[in-house]
Amino acid sequence: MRIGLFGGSFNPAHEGHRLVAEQSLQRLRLDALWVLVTPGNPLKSHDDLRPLGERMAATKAIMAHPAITVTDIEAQLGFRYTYETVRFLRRRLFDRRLVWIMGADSMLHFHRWENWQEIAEGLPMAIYVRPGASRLAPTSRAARRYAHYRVAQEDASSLADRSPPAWVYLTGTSSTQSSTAIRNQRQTAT
Ligand SMILES: Nc1ncnc2c1ncn2[C@@H]1O[C@H](COP(=O)(O)OP(=O)(O)OP(=O)(O)O)[C@@H](O)[C@H]1O
Ligand SMILES: O=C(O)c1ccc[n+]([C@@H]2O[C@H](COP(=O)([O-])O)[C@@H](O)[C@H]2O)c1
Repeated sequence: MRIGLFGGSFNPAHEGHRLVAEQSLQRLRLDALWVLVTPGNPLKSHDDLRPLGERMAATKAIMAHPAITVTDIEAQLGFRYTYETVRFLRRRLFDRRLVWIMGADSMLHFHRWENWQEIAEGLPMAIYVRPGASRLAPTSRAARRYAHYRVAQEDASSLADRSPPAWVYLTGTSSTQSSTAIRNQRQTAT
């Protein structure tokens, strides 16, 4: 069984997230996709972070799909960093094929994540195109560090079966949506 892990703040969730989830399900030939709503990105300010329950509810509404599960497992387990989640799930689900999914903007800063190399070497990763970050993402520090392990997007359907490190950069339909823009619009409207 192939499971995609798509983590995020989802503050709030939007159609760009839905696009990444649907495209990943199809193109990576996943059986399931778990959307991990974080208690709080360790690299972002939490000043305007909406409560977890509110973010979970809105993410479930946007992500409604039979193969998608939205979960707050990281808060339940007291995890702050992604490497903790990946370490835990790899042990717990040792017989499944796990893939980490993120947008191209996350790839730019990935080398600042706690134990980022453990993540990259622990499970295959799929990076989805995002306007504004797409030109730079393939030249990011992480992309350069693991350049040798990049898989052509024509072979994305086999990514989950590959031994890490292995990563694919998925291009195609893109979305300009962002949670920041939605928060700003809401603030202007009130
Ligand atoms: N429009 C988009 N296209 C591709 N990936 C996206 C898009 N929006 C978000 N993502 C990815 O989804 C994941 C969760 O993103 P997040 O919840 O931080 O949304 P965001 O719109 O980037 O939020 P913010 O504007 O608050 O930074 C990240 O991996 C991010 O790269
Ligand atoms: O583990 C880290 O150091 C780390 C640093 C930055 C972001 N992350 C994770 O990256 C995912 C995307 O975060 P965000 O805020 O960009 O939606 C989410 O699952 C975060 O927990 C993780």
